[in-house]
Amino acid sequence: MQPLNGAGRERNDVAYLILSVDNCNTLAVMTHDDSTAENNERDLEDGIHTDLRSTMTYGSYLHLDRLLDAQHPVSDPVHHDELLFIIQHQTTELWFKLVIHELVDARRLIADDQLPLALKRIARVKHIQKTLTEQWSVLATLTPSEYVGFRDELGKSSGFQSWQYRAVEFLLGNKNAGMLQVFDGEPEARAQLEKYLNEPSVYDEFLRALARRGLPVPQRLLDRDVSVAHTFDEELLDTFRIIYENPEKYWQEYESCEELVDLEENFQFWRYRHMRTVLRIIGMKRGTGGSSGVGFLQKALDLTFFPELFDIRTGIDNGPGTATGPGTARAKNSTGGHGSASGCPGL
Ligand code: HEM
Ligand SMILES: N[C@@H](CC(=O)c1ccccc1NC=O)C(=O)O
Repeated sequence: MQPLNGAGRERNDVAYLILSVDNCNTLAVMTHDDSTAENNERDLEDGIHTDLRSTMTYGSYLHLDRLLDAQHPVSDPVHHDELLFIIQHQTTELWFKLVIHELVDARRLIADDQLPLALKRIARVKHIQKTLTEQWSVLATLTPSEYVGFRDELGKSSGFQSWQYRAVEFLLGNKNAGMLQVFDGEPEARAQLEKYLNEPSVYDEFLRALARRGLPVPQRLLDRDVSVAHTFDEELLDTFRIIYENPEKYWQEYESCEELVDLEENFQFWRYRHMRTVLRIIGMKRGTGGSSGVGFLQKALDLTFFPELFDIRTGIDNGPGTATGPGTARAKNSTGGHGSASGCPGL
């Protein structure tokens, strides 16, 4: 940074201003406190509250006593890396909690025809998803030999038993009643999951909202049994074609469709990073949850929440009215999914 102005004032001034321009021509304004610089220690300001004995504090508000007392390694003697393993899972579960909170509200807002506000909720979820996907790099510092140092102690426990993960899948539409039995021993989690199973997904509510806005949504989708997964519906392509050919006219609907595409993509990126992290840590070993391991996780990459929103893209051409009619690529190679859905290299 090149000082432009103010840097030449007396060193013992209480505070002085440095105006500078860095290499990117960004103007920076810095207040400079002399004593801080000289002692490398910041003085407490007079106004700072220090007697906090009978008031709410940072720690009491956040219940840090409980939060920070919830890490209990099971290895004995404690394996150094088990704390990483625990905290990686706990932070993920905390973010899942917020994702559920936001998705439930997004769904309510869609049902209440407040699409712009619903998109605000979804925008937050997308950022959480990115954080969660990036967080895999922390766990990837766990080497195979470090993990085997405590893996046996995990018994049959597995992320497969995360009810919050399953709740997110259900809210987005990947319903699977068979998952409930895993939670027979956790009645509260099971009840919450069963509730989400039997409620409309975000996609169900979105399709209903489109119908209320006069778009032609097949009646069978509006009346469908919402406790089972939505599967690809050819006729729904006609609905989305109207939106994608007239984005100006259907801007809110168009934007909403693209936000849902982002949600699904981000979800797949998380699944993909999980699968690759598992591969580098346990290779092709079976999972503690009883599955084949990586092969089982790979199959999840073929699951899709909003198949039509991906399929519609194949028929999009330059200019309105040029998208090919029913029976685009889907009809030709009808896979029931969108190929290797992750869009990630190596799959
Ligand atoms: C060393 C790290 C990890 C390994 C080796 C691992 C391995 C596995 C395996 C093999 C499965 C398949 C089920 C089974 O048989 O166990 C699985 C499922 C799962 N894991 Fe992990 N995992 C790891 C970390 C994590 C983390 C940090 C999370 C975050 C919560 C997580 C969440 C899940 C979820 C949600 C499933 C179910 C996925 C599905 O049903 O498609 N895992 N994991
Ligand atoms: N399924 C993992 C174990 C595992 O990762 C795990 C064990 C207990 C609690 C959460 C876990 N995370 C994800 O599956 C394995 O097979 O090694």
